[in-house]
Amino acid sequence: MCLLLGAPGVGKTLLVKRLQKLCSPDCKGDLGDPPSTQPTVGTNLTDIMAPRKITIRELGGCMGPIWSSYCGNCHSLLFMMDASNPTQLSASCVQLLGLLSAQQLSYASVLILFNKIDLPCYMTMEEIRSLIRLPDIIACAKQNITIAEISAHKGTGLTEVLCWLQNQHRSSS
Ligand SMILES: Nc1nc2c(ncn2[C@@H]2O[C@H](COP(=O)(O)OP(=O)(O)OP(=O)(O)O)[C@@H](O)[C@H]2O)c(=O)[nH]1
Ligand SMILES: [Mg+2]
Repeated sequence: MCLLLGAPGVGKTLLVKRLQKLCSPDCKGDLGDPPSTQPTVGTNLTDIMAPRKITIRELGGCMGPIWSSYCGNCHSLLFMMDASNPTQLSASCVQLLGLLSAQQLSYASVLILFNKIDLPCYMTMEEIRSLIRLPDIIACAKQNITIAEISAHKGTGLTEVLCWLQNQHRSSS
């Protein structure tokens, strides 16, 4: 089970839909136009056939205060931030630090996704690194942390996300 967390509207549901499409036989490298999404109220379970089944549990951003009650039995965590939204960054960072210090996630592998890099105002990796002191976060965390810049809208970086999920699934099964 892979947990997908992040503040409201960062793009979690779109990511899952795009990964599902990427793995579908009719995709053939063309993701097509992005589908519409609705805010997730509660939790959203999706199976991705990659080709083995990977189950992703998205928790709506509005459920932030009770995310921790879903952290048991989680071997991998996708944590998404919106790279085009500087005002949300510090709150997201606090949520990330809370998750990284949670006992139940001590052994989880973590992929931090900076989404929406298709938007003209997005913050570069260098800017984010210094704004939230990312190297310190990675150095202090117990978990193995990977970083990726993506656009769920355009499809940029989604193959790398899929590879990461496949690797985690392989090592946890
Ligand atoms: N430009 C751009 N828009 C995106 C991207 N990813 C998601 N969006 C848009 O952002 C909005 C919110 O996306 P969702 O996937 O519903 O966000 P969410 O994180 O699931 O939100 P909650 O379920 O409320 O927690 C939608 O209008 C998406 O189309 C992206 O990479 N680029
Ligand atoms: Mg959602």
